Amino acid sequence: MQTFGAFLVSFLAASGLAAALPAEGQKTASIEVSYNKHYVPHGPTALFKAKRKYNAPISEKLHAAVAAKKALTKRQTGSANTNPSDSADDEYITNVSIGTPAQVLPLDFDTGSSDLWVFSSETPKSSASGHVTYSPSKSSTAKKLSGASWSITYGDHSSSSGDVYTDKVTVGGFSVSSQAVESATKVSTQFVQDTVISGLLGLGFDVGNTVKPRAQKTWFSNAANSLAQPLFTADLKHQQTGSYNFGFIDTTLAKGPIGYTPADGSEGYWGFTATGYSVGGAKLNRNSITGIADTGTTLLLLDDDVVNAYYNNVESAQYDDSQQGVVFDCSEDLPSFSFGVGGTTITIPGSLINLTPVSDGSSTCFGGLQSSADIGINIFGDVALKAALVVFDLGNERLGWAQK
Ligand SMILES: Cc1noc(C)c1CN(C)Cc1cc2n(n1)CCN(c1cc(N)ncn1)C2
Repeated sequence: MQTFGAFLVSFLAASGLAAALPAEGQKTASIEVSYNKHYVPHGPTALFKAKRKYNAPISEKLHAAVAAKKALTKRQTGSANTNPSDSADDEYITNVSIGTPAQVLPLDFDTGSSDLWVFSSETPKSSASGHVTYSPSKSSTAKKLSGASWSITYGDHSSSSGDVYTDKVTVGGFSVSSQAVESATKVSTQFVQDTVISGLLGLGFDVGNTVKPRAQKTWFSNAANSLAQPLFTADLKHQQTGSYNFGFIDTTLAKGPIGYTPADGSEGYWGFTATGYSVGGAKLNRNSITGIADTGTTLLLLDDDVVNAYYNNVESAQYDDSQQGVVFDCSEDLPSFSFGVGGTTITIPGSLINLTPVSDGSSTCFGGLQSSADIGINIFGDVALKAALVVFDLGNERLGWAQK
């Protein structure tokens, strides 16, 4: 008959926790345990479980208390379709309901920023022409956030700014009752001309929010603790409808396993490190790439040595100064580009790296992989994200990638 200590040692060895094994002859062992920081305890439920475990009588009132709690913590999820804005998959459009009665606006969901801002009744009429706008005065649940303002500039030097309301915001059927909605009183030309979107919904970390004097939480951050799981997934597709799912992972959207890797949210982005890369299905090298998973950037932007290693395999590829990027004959059969992450490999088919002809009818095409040299950060934008189901796991501060 094994002593408990002997059982524990053999269990630890069997479960690969040899590191916790005591040295020869020692009688102790230790093992780290973690707790679910998202679990919200409920007294009557704990009492109910103990009584049930030891077959103790359970009063009607205790049954009622447990049932009431269950009704309140109805497991919650959300699911929203997202569509490419144009034939080049430049950005993705997701409908969002704001206010009471609901005002539906097409927004660009952006894991690379942390502000929810919209074209509104406060946007100059000349700038708002052609855009769907949010009118807080027409929403019974809108409240002005007194004294608050915001101002944001993106990587492409587009920008917007304004004041702030709070209102009910619903995405894919899941509602946040008091979400900071940043109303634009000023927008740059790039946004004025881009009439297919009425603003952005930031899915980055709260630290990146620009509202002053007090930064506001993102919609997802406000939703996280009420969702079944504090995570969302992005399933972006080439010229097809994709989805953003909140609170659950639909693994049927992926072909391969999900590889998880730590996410660094300290700069507001979803930062991570790929362990290596390869071109055309070759074996992955061990040149790591640190960058961000960014749904708000169209392209895959990487270091020059990676970009050159890829385009050295493309006969007609050349840098075109007028296009400010690498172009090639549209007829090229482009090689795939693979990167390692979380123990799995994500392969971007060559077809996704042919973004679009440089102009209508041209036989010269613009590359979906370009240099990140003048940005200073590597960006796994939509060209990379389209090849995968990506899990943005706030609860575990990690990113999951699965081949599609
Ligand atoms: C048309 C078109 N073509 O490509 C885009 C984008 C547009 C939309 N159009 C130019 C307007 C515009 C500009 C931006 N967006 N939309 C989205 C947010 N931006 C980001 C986000 C982020 N995480 N990183 C960098 N910039 C800049």
